[in-house]
Amino acid sequence: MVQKALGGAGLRGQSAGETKLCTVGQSGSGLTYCGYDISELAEQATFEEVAYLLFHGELPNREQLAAYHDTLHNLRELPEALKAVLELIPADAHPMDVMRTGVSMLGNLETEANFSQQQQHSDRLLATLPGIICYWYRFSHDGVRISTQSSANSIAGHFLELLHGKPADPLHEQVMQCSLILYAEHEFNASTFTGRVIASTLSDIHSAVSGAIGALRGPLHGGANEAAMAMIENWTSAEQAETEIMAMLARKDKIMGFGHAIYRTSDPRNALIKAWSKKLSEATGDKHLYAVSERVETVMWREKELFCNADFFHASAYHFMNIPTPLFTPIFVCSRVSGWAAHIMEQRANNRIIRPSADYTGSEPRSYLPIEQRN
Ligand SMILES: CC(=O)SCCNC(=O)CCNC(=O)[C@H](O)C(C)(C)COP(=O)(O)OP(=O)(O)OC[C@H]1O[C@@H](n2cnc3c(N)ncnc32)[C@H](O)[C@@H]1OP(=O)(O)O
Ligand SMILES: O=C([O-])CC(=O)C(=O)O
Repeated sequence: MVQKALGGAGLRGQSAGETKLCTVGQSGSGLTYCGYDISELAEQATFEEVAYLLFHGELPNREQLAAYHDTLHNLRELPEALKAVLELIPADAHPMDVMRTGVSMLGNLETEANFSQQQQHSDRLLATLPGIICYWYRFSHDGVRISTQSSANSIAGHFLELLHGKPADPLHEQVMQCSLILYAEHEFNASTFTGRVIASTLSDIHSAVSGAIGALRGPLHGGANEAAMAMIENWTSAEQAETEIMAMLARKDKIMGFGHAIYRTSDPRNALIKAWSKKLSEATGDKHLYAVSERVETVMWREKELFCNADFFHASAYHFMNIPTPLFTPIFVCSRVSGWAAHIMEQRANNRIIRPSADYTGSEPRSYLPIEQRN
């Protein structure tokens, strides 16, 4: 007899395992990575410190962090065969498909033969993902074969330098550091859970990360930052935004970048990225995008008590940094790969294959009907 699913559709409210990596409080506070509050990390740490924390459970000291930077720096080069595959992918491909293919191809070239090398494979993914997306993007859009080395010490600066072909503006690098920290980890979200399910079969890390990328691609998850941008870029004033949002709500449209499966009143990452979006708006002389975004936030709360999740103000922040909209979700991948890899390692350390049950709602048992007797 199958037990009735607790918490209803979407496994909501059910614990599906243990983790030491992250807590997600429902009330809009309580997001911690290995015990550290997200605000402290976002305001004071670097993304490399956070990745190290997720992998080792402790923040690095000065020497450990310097050594980790060197490790990641030395892993940036892409294999020639991977570049050749990236050159075959058309310019109009979905960049998340490029990420998925890039990780899968890397797994063909540098297969994880056994789990003793899992940290090295995790670091390699962290170091190469910015190069994978930027190499493809610059080749397919500008016809340039870029070097995947850069002068930047940080992954944040490295991504921006590869994309724009020049060292990153210091303000932009700071914002990108914060963004990568905010996106790094979030407990048993859909993509991380996908990765853990794959890891639980004792599959390899490239398969688990490719699957996680597929889950993150959808607009109900990571794809919402791009979908939010596609919405707000149509509006040139706060008043127009309010009118359009009211019409969308009347039609019962989903408003991308709002709501959350766990948080009920706010997403603690929103205030942090929103503050950077405001600063960037002032720095770039933005005339309306920030005002449009703020008005959408006000109307959504007033009408539906729905709040911005991590994705909404990321849209305007990335736009102000001249990042093309289709690359928004791939940046999420460059960050979340740290959380995915940490979860894959945690799953392997205490593994049992993840295999829940289902409530059967189909036909009563019946006899097979030969095809000539069917209508
Ligand atoms: C980094 C991240 O992945 S954050 C999430 C990014 N995704 C988005 O921004 C997409 C838009 N948001 C959504 O689709 C949802 O809020 C999700 C997928 C994030 C969470 O889904 P759920 O857990 O099913 O939402 P929840 O149970 O809170 O929904 C309650 C009600 O609010 C509605 N609702 C929730 N979010 C929205 C929204 N963004 N716009 C309009 N209505 C919404 C739901 O349709 C539901 O209404 P119903 O009861 O009439 O069906
Ligand atoms: O936790 C979730 O369901 C989605 C989310 O915010 C994330 O993955 O960052």
